[in-house]
Amino acid sequence: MEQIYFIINPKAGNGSCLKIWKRLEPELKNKNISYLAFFTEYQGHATSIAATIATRDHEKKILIAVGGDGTMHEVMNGMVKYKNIILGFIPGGSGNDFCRGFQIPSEPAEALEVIFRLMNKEAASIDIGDITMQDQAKYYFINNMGAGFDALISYEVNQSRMKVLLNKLSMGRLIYSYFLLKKLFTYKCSTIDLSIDGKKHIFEHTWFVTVSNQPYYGGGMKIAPGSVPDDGIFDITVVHQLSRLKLLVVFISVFWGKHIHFKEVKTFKGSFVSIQTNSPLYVHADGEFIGYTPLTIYLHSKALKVLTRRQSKEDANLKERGSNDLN
Ligand SMILES: Nc1ncnc2c1ncn2[C@@H]1O[C@H](COP(=O)(O)OP(=O)(O)OP(=O)(O)O)[C@@H](O)[C@H]1O
Repeated sequence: MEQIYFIINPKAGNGSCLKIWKRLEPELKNKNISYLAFFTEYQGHATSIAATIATRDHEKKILIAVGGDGTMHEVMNGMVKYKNIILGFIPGGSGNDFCRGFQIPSEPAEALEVIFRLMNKEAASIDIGDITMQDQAKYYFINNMGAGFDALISYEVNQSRMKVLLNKLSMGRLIYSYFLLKKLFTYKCSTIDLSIDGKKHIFEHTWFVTVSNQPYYGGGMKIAPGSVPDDGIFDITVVHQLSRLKLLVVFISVFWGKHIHFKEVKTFKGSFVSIQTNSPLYVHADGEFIGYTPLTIYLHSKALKVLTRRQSKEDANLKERGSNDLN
């Protein structure tokens, strides 16, 4: 059996992640599972721990991130180049978009059970995106990335002390709405020069552009309803030429994925994207601030092995055919 490593962000979910880990650890001991656990001590630490584990030797390993989407993002960035690692996730944060998109239970004990079950099976191969910034720095994303208004909001949310307060009151999702309203009336839209697989598009008065590998972001918003994480293509969403008031209506409709029906919301598919702007825009990858535009994005098809309950399209088709054959 592969060696199992856990990387735990004790501060995720405003500290509730540490309590989650304390509840899960006895379960591992009961099952006689041998594991090594590492705790993050600062921002970015999960990336360096994951890279150290990945390069320790060439043995196959299972690396499980315990935390929020930010922890998953950091762990993935540390191990993504090493093919001997299978990635798993136990939710301990506040957003849980990775769970939604990859069909992982939001209850941590259930997520651990799923990991136990999946460990003996073939892990799913998932697409990932790499972002190259102007200074050639590289960041990978597994959920999505965004440039513009949405990245500014996620930057403000992550910096804010209100997140702690609202999470304590179990109203964490309200924080996005709070900053959206706060920034809505002062945000300056810009012209975005977008290139998708070599085809150029110019969008004026643009609020934001997102590139998605799975449908969910921002704590349950269905920004890219048709996105599939192993289909070799990204779903790109552009919101532009929208009045401030109408943006609010679009924002509400995103929770049901209905925003795509507005004429001001444009959707595309592609695997090589470049985003150029007339002034630098905030950029996030999996909800973590990474810098400013311009940038380029490249899709690596099925580049990451992940323990997830989601079936690939091919598996689902095979199963369907199999059950039909029986009739
Ligand atoms: N020991 C630590 N002290 C402070 N911050 C940390 C520590 N370890 C990790 N971090 C940072 O905590 C941030 C938040 O982590 P994460 O996103 O996993 O949790 P969350 O914000 O509660 O969940 P979500 O993103 O799902 O809403 C990340 O930017 C990460 O770099």
